[in-house]
Amino acid sequence: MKHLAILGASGHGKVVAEIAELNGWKVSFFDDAHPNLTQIEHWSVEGTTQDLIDSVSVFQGCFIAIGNNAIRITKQVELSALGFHFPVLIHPAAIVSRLAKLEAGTVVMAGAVINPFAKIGQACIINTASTIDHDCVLADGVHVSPGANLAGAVEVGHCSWVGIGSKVKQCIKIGHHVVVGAGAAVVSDISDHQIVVGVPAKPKTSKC
Ligand SMILES: CC(=O)SCCNC(=O)CCNC(=O)[C@H](O)C(C)(C)COP(=O)(O)OP(=O)(O)OC[C@H]1O[C@@H](n2cnc3c(N)ncnc32)[C@H](O)[C@@H]1OP(=O)(O)O
Repeated sequence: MKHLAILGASGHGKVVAEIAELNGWKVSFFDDAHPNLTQIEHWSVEGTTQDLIDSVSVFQGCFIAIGNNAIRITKQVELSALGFHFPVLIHPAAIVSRLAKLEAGTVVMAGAVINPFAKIGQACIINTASTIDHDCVLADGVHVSPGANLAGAVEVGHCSWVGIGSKVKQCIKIGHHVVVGAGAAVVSDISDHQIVVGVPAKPKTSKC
């Protein structure tokens, strides 16, 4: 059986592990909290990042299950350079067009829908029941949270986080390192490093 190392023994890691198992992988967890952390649910945590690096030849695949977008993509780049292979993991109950393109280290969770000609970069999280419509382009390290909906031809920049239940109108451009707050409705472009909330979404101020 092919063997996947998952770095990040967290709630997100548990969901990733189940999807991996549904796709025929045997999983082993690693986390820098080891040896204080040796168990996550019924899975054992076998070592730290360094222990994982030392056992590169054992694993046919590796996956970074860390929610922080910048850390996730940074670790994937580092471990790729050391020879680790990053699969795409798709829950069997997700619907992914054969005409969509997904890059290494991206996970698609249950109930998500990805429509034709969407392009999803490396180390993205397409979370539970979110939808990515036709021609969307997501850069590396993007997280689309549960229940968020991207209409057609939306662009999302590097390491941006689209919050739970938010909606993004067609053809909108969301910059790099943006946070779209939970429940927001994005109807105009958002520049880099903004945090936006509300309906319609506006930059977050201390008073919002
Ligand atoms: C499987 C999973 O769990 S995946 C995880 C999914 N989670 C998400 O998508 C969460 C997305 N994150 C959010 O929406 C966050 O609230 C953020 C990033 C927008 C803001 O976070 P913080 O900066 O910590 O804001 P904080 O909680 O301190 O709230 C500051 C103010 O903004 C308001 N606020 C926070 N989030 C929102 C929002 N989404 N919409 C409207 N107002 C908001 C708060 O009510 C508060 O208002 P107040 O000052 O009048 O009391």
